[in-house]
Amino acid sequence: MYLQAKSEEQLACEKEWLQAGHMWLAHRGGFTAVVREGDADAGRAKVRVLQTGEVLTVDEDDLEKANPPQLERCEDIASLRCLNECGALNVLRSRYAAGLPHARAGHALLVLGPPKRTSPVYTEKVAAMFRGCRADDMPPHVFAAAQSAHRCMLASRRDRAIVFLGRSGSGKTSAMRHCVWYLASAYPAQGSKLTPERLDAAFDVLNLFGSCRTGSNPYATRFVSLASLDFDGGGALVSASVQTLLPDLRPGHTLLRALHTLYHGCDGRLRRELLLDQAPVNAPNPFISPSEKADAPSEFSALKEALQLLNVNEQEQMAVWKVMAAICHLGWAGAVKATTGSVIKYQFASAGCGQRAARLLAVGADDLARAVFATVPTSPQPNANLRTPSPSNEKEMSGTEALDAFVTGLYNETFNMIAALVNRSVSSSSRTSASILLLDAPGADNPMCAGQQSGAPLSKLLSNYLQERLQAVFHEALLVAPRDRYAQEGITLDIGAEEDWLSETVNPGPMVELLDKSPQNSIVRSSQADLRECDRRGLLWLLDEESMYPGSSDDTFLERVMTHYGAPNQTQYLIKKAPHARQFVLQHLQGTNPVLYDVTGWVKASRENPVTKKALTLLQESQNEELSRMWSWCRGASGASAWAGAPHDHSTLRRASSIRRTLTTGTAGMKRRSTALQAKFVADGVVDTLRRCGAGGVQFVCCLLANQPADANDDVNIPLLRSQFRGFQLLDAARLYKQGFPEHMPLNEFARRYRLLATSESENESAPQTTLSDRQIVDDMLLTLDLDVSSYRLGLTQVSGRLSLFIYLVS
Ligand SMILES: Nc1ncnc2c1ncn2[C@@H]1O[C@H](COP(=O)(O)OP(=O)(O)OP(=O)(O)O)[C@@H](O)[C@H]1O
Repeated sequence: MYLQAKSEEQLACEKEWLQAGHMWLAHRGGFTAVVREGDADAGRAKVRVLQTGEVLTVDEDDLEKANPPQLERCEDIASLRCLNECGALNVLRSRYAAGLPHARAGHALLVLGPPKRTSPVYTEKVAAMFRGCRADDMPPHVFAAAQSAHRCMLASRRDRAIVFLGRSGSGKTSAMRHCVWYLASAYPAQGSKLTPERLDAAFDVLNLFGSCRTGSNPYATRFVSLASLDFDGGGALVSASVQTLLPDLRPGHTLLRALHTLYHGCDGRLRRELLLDQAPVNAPNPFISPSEKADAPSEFSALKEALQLLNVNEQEQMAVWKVMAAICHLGWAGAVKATTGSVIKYQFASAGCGQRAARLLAVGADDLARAVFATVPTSPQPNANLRTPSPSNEKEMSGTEALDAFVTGLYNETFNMIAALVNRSVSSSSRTSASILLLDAPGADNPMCAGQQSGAPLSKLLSNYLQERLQAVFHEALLVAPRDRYAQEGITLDIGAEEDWLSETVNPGPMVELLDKSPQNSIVRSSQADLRECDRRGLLWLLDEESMYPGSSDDTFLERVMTHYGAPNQTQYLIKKAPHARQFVLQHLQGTNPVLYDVTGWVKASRENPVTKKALTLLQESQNEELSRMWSWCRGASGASAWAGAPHDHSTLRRASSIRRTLTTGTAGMKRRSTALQAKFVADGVVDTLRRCGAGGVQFVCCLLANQPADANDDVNIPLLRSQFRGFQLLDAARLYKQGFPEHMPLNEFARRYRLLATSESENESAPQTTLSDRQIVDDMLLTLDLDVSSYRLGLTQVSGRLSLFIYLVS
């Protein structure tokens, strides 16, 4: 390193320390500091445990060289002298204990969380220190990620993206919000309404309406959020927008925070206007939890204040409360079967509650009941095997399911409305030069980690699938693209024989294919006998097909999945049947997060219920002028939901409509009602958007859970951290960064920028410059500059080098 050259004394100390044989002994529970005492039998070694003095004989493979103590809290694990897993985890643990939750693994930023709300590392004072800094001038921090994205965006005039990865509850949403806050406060436009407070309010509102309480996170985000911060030519923030994709907000299945907050938080006149004072409070309501209501009043006032700050007026707020209160009343209303002769009919179990819901929505009680129950069968069902294919499975619907679907529709319309109001408030039609995109998706989730023994439902599979797709983007950007670039540039790395890890790097591709591989010939259903590789289609496609076939069930779906992917196929290491019926295990993220799934109800859940759509029609036809006006505005003429009505810059609109197009045209359009496949198409659209940021245009923030909510103390849970560290492939990324030449610059630009640094001798020498190629000029310059030859490589079109080289040149 040019700037951090060590003194002779330091080097001698390090050498002595290393020669003393300090090692880490890796084991299931973590790793322990030991000193090597000598060799034992083949492949075994004798070690002394530092803490206890005990002498053990252990496997050589379980030992990793320890780093000198000075490196214990280094900022980048790629700068470790002995780069190995125990060393890297030790750095993360030591930094976390010292109140430094951030670190780097080459180009990736790591944040050890979950973040504490009152953490001193996210204050205005800290933010001020990052403003205007260069990437190499900042310690690892989410503010640094935002700052360098801004700097690169401004220099290149191209969009940049920051992707937040991690398990549920690890702090992705929090980190994303810190980035937004930093950029809004560091680069405000003069006279702009886009203050950090307003943006904070926007995300508070979106997160409250789009999150639910789960075992892993009481504030778990249930939608994919693609936020865009748009800057003018001078780098000032002039507009913002948030695209909300794939919302998974079903009041009957998860405890949605907004319903909880409204019901337990509103009082006085508003409570009476929403008819909540007449509700049968002691009757069970599947949409509202009776517990943890103490914070609701303050949360509700904060929500109203945030809406006010976003210029959502009283009438608009009231319209939203009415729909939400109607959902609560429908929860009490319930559904019952009323059979007359051979005719089955469903109706509200409590007519009074149904009427209250209808009053709030300003529709007739009969109209409401018809909207909810009209498609439910009114006669006994025919034998399932004789049925013709029914794409909607309507015939199997019960009254409760219909009510569930309708309420889901109402809630999703409310969420779309909130997103539209937020966008109206934060977007402007100002001319923008480029944007920073921030992508936050529901985290990878494993209910078992939160102590739940039952298998995970379909919604968790979709979240885990999205994280697999994003991990594949990470793999491509940090492990594949650099090697492709070295190959194209004719650069070889000095990688020793024992370092053939590069070729062994696990690829997330097979798991992604197992889940979403498109069928070659879509409709033909293969018999088990002639099932060939080319007939294989991903699990999401199999689920979609199964949902359309007569006589299909969750069991037949799982059977088909296992026929395609279970033993004796090559993919059997990714999937295995669990001992219980209808259960299987997927080895997510390179086997680091094995998730047990239970397919009960999946075939039905994989199709959008047609009743869901009726909610919008009912809202648009409401007798309440405000309700019908708002939902007609929100949907817009093109059904663009959250985008209608908000002013947008041309490029923002283009990006948003490009994702929308991926979702509405071609196969995606035809599969619009397949909930499972929509996850694939959303992922395609998002990945495509990220690709448009170009090579190196996407930064990754890997959020790591330091411990589980159930862990007794605040210490780092090393096995948990290790599995996430492996899942992200951080050691590989750091190694490639350390051994490669990660920074690069086109030859002509290098020549132009640093020509002055080369001595005049080279310019006077031999032939005139004009006859030399850029490569020859740069070659001469590099020799003249007398740089350490191991710190750079001269490629065919670029100079590639270590970061230290470019820091040296700039300095
Ligand atoms: N509004 C809030 N109030 C209090 N705590 C919060 C709030 N939002 C998040 N948290 C806490 O911050 C931590 C990180 O949550 P965050 O939602 O940022 O994680 P995440 O990685 O985005 O999770 P998910 O993928 O489930 O959305 C969690 O412990 C969570 O309980």
